[in-house]
Amino acid sequence: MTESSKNIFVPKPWPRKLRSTEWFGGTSRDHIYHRSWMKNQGLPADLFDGRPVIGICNTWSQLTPCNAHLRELADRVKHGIYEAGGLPLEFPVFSVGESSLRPTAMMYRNMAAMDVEEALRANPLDGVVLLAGCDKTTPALLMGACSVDIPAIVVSGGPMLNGYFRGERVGSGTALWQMSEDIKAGNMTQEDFLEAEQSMSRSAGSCNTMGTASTMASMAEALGMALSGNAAIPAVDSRRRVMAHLTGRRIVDMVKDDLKPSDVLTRQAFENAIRINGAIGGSTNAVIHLLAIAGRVGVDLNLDDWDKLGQDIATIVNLMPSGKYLMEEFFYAGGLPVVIKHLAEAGKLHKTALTVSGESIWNEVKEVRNWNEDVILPVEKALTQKGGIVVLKGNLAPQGAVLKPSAASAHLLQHRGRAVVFEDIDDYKAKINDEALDIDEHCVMVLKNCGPKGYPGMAEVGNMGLPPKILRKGIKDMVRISDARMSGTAYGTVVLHTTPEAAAGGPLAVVKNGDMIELDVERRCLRVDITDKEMATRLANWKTHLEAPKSGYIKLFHDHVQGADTGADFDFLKGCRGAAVPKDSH
Ligand SMILES: CC(C)(O)[C@@H](O)C(=O)O
Repeated sequence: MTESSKNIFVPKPWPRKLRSTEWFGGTSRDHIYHRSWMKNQGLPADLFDGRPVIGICNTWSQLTPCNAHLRELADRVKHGIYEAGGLPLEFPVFSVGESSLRPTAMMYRNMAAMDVEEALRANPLDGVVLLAGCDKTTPALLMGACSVDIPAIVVSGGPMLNGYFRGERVGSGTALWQMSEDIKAGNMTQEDFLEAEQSMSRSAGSCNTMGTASTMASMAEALGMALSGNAAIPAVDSRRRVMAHLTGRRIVDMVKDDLKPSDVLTRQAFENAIRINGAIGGSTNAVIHLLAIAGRVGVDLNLDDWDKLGQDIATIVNLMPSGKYLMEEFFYAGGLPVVIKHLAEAGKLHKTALTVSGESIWNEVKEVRNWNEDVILPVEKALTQKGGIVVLKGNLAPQGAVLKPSAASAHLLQHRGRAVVFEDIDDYKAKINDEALDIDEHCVMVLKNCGPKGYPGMAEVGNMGLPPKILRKGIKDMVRISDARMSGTAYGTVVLHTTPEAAAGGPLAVVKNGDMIELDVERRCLRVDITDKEMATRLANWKTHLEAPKSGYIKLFHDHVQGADTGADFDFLKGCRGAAVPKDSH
């Protein structure tokens, strides 16, 4: 990849007056007011001498199991901040927990981002450490920080240790989807399933697969927003604590240099991240989150960029759901720096992209080695040579839909089949186990009304399970199409994020049982075989059966959420609103 422009960052002179001195740096009534209350925490007076005040933005919550260990990690960050001469102040933000939140954690990502943005701007903070883990916490924190643009750095909670059930690796999420299909096919008993449950989550941390949590930790590192090596260290490994400690030290210098998200998150950084996502077989959720982050930092990135940049990227990380290993093995093999080095050497990365370390991404990885070539594969043994996210277009998805080739079945990538339509998730649940359902393995399952407005929130239901009568034949995959997302831990020939979504009157809304649907991944085509005239007539007669929410956050969400093709952010949250110090409070 050619280097069109070099990232030249010029650090600001130090010492200088920071924004926190507006609160703490003086002798007026208001300065004393701000300081004196803080001192109830036992903070010595000299901590308010103009040194960098660093927020530790913590998504700790027992309702977010993947982040339940972040209090301890925050303490390690504090050690580093104090050591480097800063004042750490930890604060909580809304914690978006994937495994418990209903209707879906995605409905709360933008709310959390708003929480982060307002907390950063309204408080006496000069920089922030973003403590994230579970899927949505990473993008939410980055989105909020980008809209304020004070120095910010991510430290992830890290993945869980490998799970094992009867000698076999149990991957978070991936095993759950597999086993529940095995039950429907009659290949596993309910008792065994319950026994397997005990082995699924055996330590603190987020999903041990290359699900969305590990993908987004990898994206933070790929974008240059975390220290090199951050993504893969297991949550309980002592080196995770070291990473937190070093991150604490680093943010203080970032504040002194005034190294901001907008310095790191250039178009080049996003291009690198998209390519790295293809190489790791990362979650389709990254598409939405990176588009949303780009929107906050003012980088012009669109859905087609995902296709263009990912086309020639081989998936070399042999992790579930695309491959066979788990994050623990990825870490032992050398982790993300090895993947970055490989892509850079292949000429597929912008080597000069700046990272939060102050170094280029290439300088961070040039000395690393691959310690296990069965986990990080040589390119000739890649899981797929074309691993980047595919963007499909056609009369069924005028603004695009996505598919993850590394998790799909090669024989289904070109397919024509009869549509079996589910009007919404309740319709799907009511019909899927019915032996009389008119469906066979050549059909295309179509699920409507699961997009941002439709579900609401765009739930991870796109990898809808197959009908038991088909599973019993030993068939494990069928083409499925929806406006939903899917878990990063899921797999299958699943077309997702169809835009415009059904609830917004997209063409998906008017697909009928029996229509013929064509998927051609090579040609990037997704079509329903009806004439333009028929499509226009159906759309003109379409009316939603969904009721619009009348009040509360759900109404705000419904009225302002944008399509998946632009990142599903709120229309009024796009962009950076800066870090100007607001009026005083008294
Ligand atoms: C909860 C999960 C399994 O993390 C999922 O949301 C994902 O996308 O990976």
